Amino acid sequence: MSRIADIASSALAGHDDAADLSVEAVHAFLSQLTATAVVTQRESISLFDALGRVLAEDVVSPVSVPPHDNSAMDGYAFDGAVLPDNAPIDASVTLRVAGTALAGAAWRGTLGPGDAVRIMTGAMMPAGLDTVIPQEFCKVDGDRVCFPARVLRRGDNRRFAGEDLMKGQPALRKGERLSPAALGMVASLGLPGVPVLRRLRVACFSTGDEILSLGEAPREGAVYDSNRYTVFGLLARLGCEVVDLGLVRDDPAALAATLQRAAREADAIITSGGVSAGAADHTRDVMQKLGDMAFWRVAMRPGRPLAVGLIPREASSQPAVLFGLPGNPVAVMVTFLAFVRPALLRMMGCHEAAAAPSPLLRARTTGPIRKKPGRTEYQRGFVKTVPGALPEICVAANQGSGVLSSMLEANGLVVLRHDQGSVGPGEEVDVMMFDGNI
Ligand SMILES: Nc1nc2c(c(=O)[nH]1)N[C@H]1C(S)=C(S)[C@@H](COP(=O)(O)OP(=O)(O)OC[C@H]3O[C@@H](n4cnc5c(N)ncnc54)[C@H](O)[C@@H]3O)O[C@H]1N2
Ligand code: MOO
Repeated sequence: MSRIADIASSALAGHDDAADLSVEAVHAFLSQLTATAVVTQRESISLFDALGRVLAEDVVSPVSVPPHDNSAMDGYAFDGAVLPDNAPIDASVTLRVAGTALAGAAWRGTLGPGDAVRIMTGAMMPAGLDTVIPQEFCKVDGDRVCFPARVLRRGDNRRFAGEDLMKGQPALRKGERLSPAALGMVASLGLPGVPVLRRLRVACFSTGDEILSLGEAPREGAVYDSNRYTVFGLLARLGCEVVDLGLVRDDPAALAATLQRAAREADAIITSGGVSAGAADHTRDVMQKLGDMAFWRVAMRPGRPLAVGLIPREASSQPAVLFGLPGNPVAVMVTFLAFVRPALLRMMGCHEAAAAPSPLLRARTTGPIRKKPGRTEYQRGFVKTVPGALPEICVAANQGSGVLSSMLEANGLVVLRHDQGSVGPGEEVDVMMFDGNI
């Protein structure tokens, strides 16, 4: 049995061949398909180059962060035992100031009983002192500091050694996609670089005789190739290395040569157009001839036709994963977000949580939304914050799958579930926010 047929028999078990595949079934299929297609080669890189890269191994902390107990405030450190229990509202505490502790070095003065030390934020807590009164509460008179007894409790404003991270603890997990916070965390451990998996290489090309390359003169019946640029942007946002193979005519030899080159040079291939059963399309035939393919109709809108498969590559037991996206420009973006993005994140080596889509936002519709039960719909809309209430979403009037301008005006997609029907004004819906993914 072919690998695709094998995965289909388990992931799509019980699916009626005559019906469109559900979005959930496609997800189940793709998670099995990509589980064995994860990049393994690694490299060590500087933190400055590591944003968005995927960690190849756990980062275990060689130090505690912070390395010592320290003050969270500019103020006066003292032993909290001097704070009276059940002090009257106007009670105050007066202490002698024995010296000043600056950040960056331990204070080595001598403390008498009940003495305080002037201390700066981040400075090591002097031994025996466990509480800091911020300076704005204090009156200072010579070497005495006086403050109200009831404004703090013992232990306040002291940060513990290892409070952020203990020495020997894993700071970051293998498969983490490095965010700005993760870069800061690695830096706080004193590590100048990290081991990461190599970038995923993704080849893309557009197909179709009616598609014009940029720079070509306009021609009757033809449109400019926008999909390659959209896909390039989506892949660049993911941190993939993009292998651009241009625009390919609807010619079997040219399509075959480009597909084989793509498989040689990349881990994954993204094409757009030619995957529905259109009469003049050779794309499907060539994909089928060269690879182990599935051609589906997915119960979703936009993005009904979808091809997925494996294209063998010389000198490698790991074939390239092919995503044949529908030609309509919005269908390309929606199928990329719904299926390709999570699949590529897994191939990049992300752990489950890092590959999972962001949680959906709940928003209230500003008007009615028409929807047919029996397919998942992704409708473009603009989400607006409403003070003291759920955010509002207004969906674009033209949801045509070729209407890229409404994608530009939107900041998210209303996700209308398979079984649900139309939605009334003021009802709650789920929204997939673009959040910088688009
Ligand atoms: N009888 C049926 N017809 C169609 C079905 C169906 O299920 N049954 N599905 C429709 C849907 S949904 C879509 S989407 C399209 C997808 O067809 P293809 O993937 O074969 O795409 P094409 O026919 O090649 O192109 C569709 C559309 O997109 C434009 N396009 C294509 N490539 C680009 C590009 N690189 N840049 C900009 N625009 C592009 C192309 O001009 C067409 O307008 O099939 C429906 N038909
Ligand atoms: O994929 Mo098509 O774009 O649903 O129209």
